Amino acid sequence: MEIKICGMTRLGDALAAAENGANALGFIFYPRSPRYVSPEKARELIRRLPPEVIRVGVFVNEPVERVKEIRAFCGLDLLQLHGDESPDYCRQFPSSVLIRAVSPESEEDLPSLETWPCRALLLDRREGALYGGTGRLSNWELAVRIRKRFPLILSGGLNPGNIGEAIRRVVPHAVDVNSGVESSPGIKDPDKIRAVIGEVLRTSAAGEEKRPAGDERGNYRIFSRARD
Ligand SMILES: O=C(O)c1ccccc1NCC(=O)[C@H](O)[C@H](O)COP(=O)(O)O
Repeated sequence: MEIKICGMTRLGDALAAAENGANALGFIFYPRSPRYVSPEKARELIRRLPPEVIRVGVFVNEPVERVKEIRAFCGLDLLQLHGDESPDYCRQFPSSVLIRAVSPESEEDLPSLETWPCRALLLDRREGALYGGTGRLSNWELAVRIRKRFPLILSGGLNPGNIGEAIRRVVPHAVDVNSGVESSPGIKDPDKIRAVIGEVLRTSAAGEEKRPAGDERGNYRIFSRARD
């Protein structure tokens, strides 16, 4: 089970997440987010990370050229599109580097997920004008349906207290946690980071033991360095 901790703004938080086993860290380049980091700050943080940690840039409705510029400047491995970007917008990037955030509200929204050219879908919960980081649970029943067809990152309101149950019920490929490991928006709590990663490792190890021989689904890696 892979884990991404999102909304990094401080070096100590990023290193605590990396040292405790996070596979990927997210940097939010959406100026209206309380977790916004400037490209200059993100670059500073990123260059001090252990090389094995995957760096994900989170964008909301940013012009394509600006996303490409920030990706190159900061050395981002993957791009998470979290706004109202269309499939045509997405096609201007290699699908191998894209994570598409989606918030389907009902089963009727599921067929439209086929249109996204991306390496994985991230299921999140939108709340009014807030695109992400809401701390609200996503729809786990729809998540079970989605993960049968696509590589799925389960997100939305996960924290040390509920992430074990989320993994057991949804069996996603990866999980993404943000406000559930914070003491205030943008400020992570290293104890909560340790607790959430510990819970993910314990739950997924128990799941592995129960997995039937020949079931290879756990071998797919979302958080790896993609070739463009
Ligand atoms: O976190 C934000 O402030 C944010 C703002 C705008 C777009 C995306 C944002 N976060 C992206 C993430 O990947 C979060 O981890 C995801 O929304 C889950 O957040 P939470 O419910 O707080 O765990």
